[in-house]
Amino acid sequence: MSRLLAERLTVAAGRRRLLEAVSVDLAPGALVGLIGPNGAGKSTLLRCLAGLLRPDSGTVMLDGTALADLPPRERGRRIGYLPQSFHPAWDYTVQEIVELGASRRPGAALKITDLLRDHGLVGLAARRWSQVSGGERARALLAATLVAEPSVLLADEPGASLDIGHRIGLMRRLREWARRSLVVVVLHDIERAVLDCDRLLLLESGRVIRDDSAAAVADSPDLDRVFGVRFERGALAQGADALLMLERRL
Ligand SMILES: Nc1ncnc2c1ncn2[C@@H]1O[C@H](COP(=O)(O)OP(=O)(O)OP(=O)(O)O)[C@@H](O)[C@H]1O
Repeated sequence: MSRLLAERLTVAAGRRRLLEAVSVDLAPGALVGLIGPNGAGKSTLLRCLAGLLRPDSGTVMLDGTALADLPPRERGRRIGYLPQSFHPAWDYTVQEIVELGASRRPGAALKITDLLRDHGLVGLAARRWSQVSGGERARALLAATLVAEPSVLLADEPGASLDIGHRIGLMRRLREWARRSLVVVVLHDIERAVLDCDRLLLLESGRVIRDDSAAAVADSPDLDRVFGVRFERGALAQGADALLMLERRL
């Protein structure tokens, strides 16, 4: 069981604070979503949690050890980080990208065939990175991250380029993963965040202004204020996966 404990993280760029005294306590068993408007600090926080960005002050502890003290190899084995975009220097095939992911954990290569099948990537395995679509890349990157079975998975907008069917499939997979691993996902899709996450952290201007159950954050007027929109709250019909609005009521 992994636990990530971030205490009073502050990140500055010049005089601007990108994160301001952010504290979060994260553990497996709940899918955690990071939401907030553009520039709120979601990616910055995720990168601090992954140990990719050293905060100006504050600490991130993974199971009681400061991330900064963990050897990079061990950090890479335990933490899976899915970036918003990924541009390999060489034009690898999809299979090679997944193999690179597998190289982080001994024995993981044995699972590649099954994994490519599970993620619907068999037909794309031999295709070069420059020859697959944005959504196909996102699915390959998820597979390349999961193949090493990280105990912490930090994903930055993994569904951004996915169609609705694949996006729902992704969220199901993350929910399943969150049962045994610690999973934090940055989401712009508020409907999916509310429907699929157990806990939501709402960020605004570098601060976590709400950290609560998805239902409580969905009900909060802060959600409307922070995004500058008025959300209609409703329940999905039994058996439905997503909402399609047909007309605007005046
Ligand atoms: N290296 C940097 N130097 C200066 N400012 C930066 C740097 N990186 C990010 N920022 C700024 O920090 C703020 C937070 O950026 P961040 O990428 O964490 O936001 P975000 O919530 O993930 O946004 P988005 O939804 O647009 O992806 C933004 O205003 C951004 O312009």
